Amino acid sequence: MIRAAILGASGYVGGELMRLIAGHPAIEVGVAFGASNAGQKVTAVHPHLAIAYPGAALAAWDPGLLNGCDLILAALPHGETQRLADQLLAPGIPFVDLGADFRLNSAAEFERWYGEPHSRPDLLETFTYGLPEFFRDEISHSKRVAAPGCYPTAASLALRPLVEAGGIDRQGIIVDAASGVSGAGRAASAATHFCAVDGNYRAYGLINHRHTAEMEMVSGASVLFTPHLMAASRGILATCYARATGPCDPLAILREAYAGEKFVHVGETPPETKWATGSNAAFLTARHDERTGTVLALAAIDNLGKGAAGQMIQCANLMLGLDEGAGLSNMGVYP
Ligand SMILES: NC(=O)C1=CN([C@@H]2O[C@H](COP(=O)(O)OP(=O)(O)OC[C@H]3O[C@@H](n4cnc5c(N)ncnc54)[C@H](OP(=O)(O)O)[C@@H]3O)[C@@H](O)[C@H]2O)C=CC1
Ligand SMILES: CC(=O)N[C@@H](CCC(=O)OP(=O)(O)O)C(=O)O
Repeated sequence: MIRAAILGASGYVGGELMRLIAGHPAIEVGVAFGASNAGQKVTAVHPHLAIAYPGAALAAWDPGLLNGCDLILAALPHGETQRLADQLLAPGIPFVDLGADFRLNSAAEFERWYGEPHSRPDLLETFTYGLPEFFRDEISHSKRVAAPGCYPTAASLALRPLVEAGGIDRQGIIVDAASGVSGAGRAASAATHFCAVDGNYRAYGLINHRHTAEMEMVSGASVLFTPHLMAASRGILATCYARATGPCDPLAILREAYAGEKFVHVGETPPETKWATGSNAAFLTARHDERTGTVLALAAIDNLGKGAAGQMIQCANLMLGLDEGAGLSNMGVYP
């Protein structure tokens, strides 16, 4: 078995990684690191994982514990992977990072969107962007992968094939996307408190949400992105609008682009977030409104699945030469 070290194991993504790995035929958890929860039992933080990890405990960070591990999966707050980079990368173990530290390919872009200088610009070019449907070969040959954020995964899956096919204008694309509250992580804040979310729906991060940069990098188009918070635990629904360049059939373009893709389903029906809950699936549809000259493309994923832990496992499978879908056969949980 391949032994995985998980950093951020006590977080929401870390818990989802451990849930998926419990059903993985070739990967097991070698060590699970926490920060403030180090020393606690895994079940104290993730009681739903008791059957798979009855006695396991969360370790405090110690790079020595990477000895004997064959894979590192990091789901840490932004900035932490930069800080730990030398310790994480020195052993040369295949590494999948879910923080934003190594997703963008320029230090200037990172500083523009994250408001602070990048402390390890020398490493940026050594990471591959971990969206397998677009960068499968690069990921397969990479030892360092930076997996995308949840919003960019949904928007990029909907938009990139349409841009590449020349069906939509590269300027002025609009992405409105809604996320479940687990996208904000485990710690509650005033904005994610039950009373702030229950029966409510709101936009946030107007004009300058940091995920805009990734959407533009992957789609090759300029994007106005507005995130929204929806009263659900999981899910992202991205609704994207673009100018059609002429007659085009966006549904046919998406169908062709994703033919043979295991995790992307293109259909007629407007996708729903719940179809993807607990899975690594992405559901897409698209239309061309000839009256207004607009192409509409929608994508639904689970922010913790294809938007986070599922995508990390998919990348790790590729990097390790395993079946790309290993451990990811769950369908969505519905209703
Ligand atoms: N939630 C989501 O849907 C998605 C999240 N991401 C990204 O993945 C990362 C993890 O997200 P999520 O699981 O939601 O976050 P959580 O806040 O739920 O978990 C954060 C984890 O990081 C640990 N941690 C906190 N501070 C430090 C530190 N200084 N050094 C080491 N470990 C630390 C925490 O440990 P402890 O609790 O023990 O203190 C916890 O295990 C973030 O970068 C997030 O932006 C990306 C895509 C989707
Ligand atoms: C609902 C919610 O708050 N979502 C988070 C994004 C999710 C995320 O994990 O951000 P990264 O992909 O950059 O790591 C936000 O908007 O900041």
